Amino acid sequence: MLRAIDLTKKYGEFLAVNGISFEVGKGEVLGVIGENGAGKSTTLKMLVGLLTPTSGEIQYDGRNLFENLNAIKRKIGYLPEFDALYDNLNAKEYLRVFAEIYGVDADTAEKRIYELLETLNLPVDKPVGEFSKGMKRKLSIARTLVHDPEYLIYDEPTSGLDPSTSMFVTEYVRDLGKQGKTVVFSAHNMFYVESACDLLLIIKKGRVLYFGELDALRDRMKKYIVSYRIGEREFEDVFEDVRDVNRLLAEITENGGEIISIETRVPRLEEIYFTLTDGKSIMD
Ligand SMILES: Nc1ncnc2c1ncn2[C@@H]1O[C@H](COP(=O)(O)OP(=O)(O)OP(=O)(O)O)[C@@H](O)[C@H]1O
Repeated sequence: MLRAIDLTKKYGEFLAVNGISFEVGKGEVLGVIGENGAGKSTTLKMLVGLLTPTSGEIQYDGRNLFENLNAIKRKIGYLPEFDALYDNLNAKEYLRVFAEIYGVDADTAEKRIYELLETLNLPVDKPVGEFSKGMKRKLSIARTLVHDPEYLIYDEPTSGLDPSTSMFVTEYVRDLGKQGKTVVFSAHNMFYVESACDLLLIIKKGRVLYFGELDALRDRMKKYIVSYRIGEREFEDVFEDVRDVNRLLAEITENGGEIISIETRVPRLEEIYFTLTDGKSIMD
């Protein structure tokens, strides 16, 4: 279980992260969304111990991150927003370097590296300098997994990738959750977030607009569309609250009207996000 409790981060006087709390359990995937500068990377860097919070606490399995930094870091695989790769190494050599840094024994490392390269469709012997952008991103993802960590913190894993590679990476991220890893990843493209995550954290200007289950949010934002006829005329009304639907149904019956259909529409995450852009938290 990863818990962030009332995290804040100031850069000088500027409050980049303002009281963010959430928790993610084993096998869960948390998608973090927010516009440019919302505080996603800052939050993720705090989660992996690269930035010290100004206040608040981060706990992994109940243990304070900064009081157990070295031990906890071994359980984390972090994918930064930008890849830092060595062009003259091939994929296998590159991954071996990191396996050694993490003290993975040679036989286990060799087996794991081949498995990772195979599942991520990467060549073993080609120099990284000749890799495409998508191949480089996938190699960076492989690097986060060489020491078989429990927690994966990915900053925009699909950034700059074409749609098919983005979808591949998204499905890979979702499968990591299914394998029992705890995953936190940020993204701009909400389609990919919607495809991969169970939990959602929406942040704006460093504050939480929503934290919770994606399905619960979609359910909360669903709309009812009532089509009806009174006399010769047809109408269509849209409601957010089922009580308003019931009120209308009573009115239609009173006026001798006829109900044509009642439909429920669950909005896409993108729509939900844009209805929340007034910046008011819906957590209160
Ligand atoms: N080292 C720094 N010094 C000062 N301000 C910073 C620093 N790093 C980030 N910021 C500011 O903090 C805010 C949050 O930045 P952050 O990179 O966390 O946002 P983000 O949500 O990841 O954005 P993006 O989607 O563009 O990557 C921004 O206003 C940014 O300018």
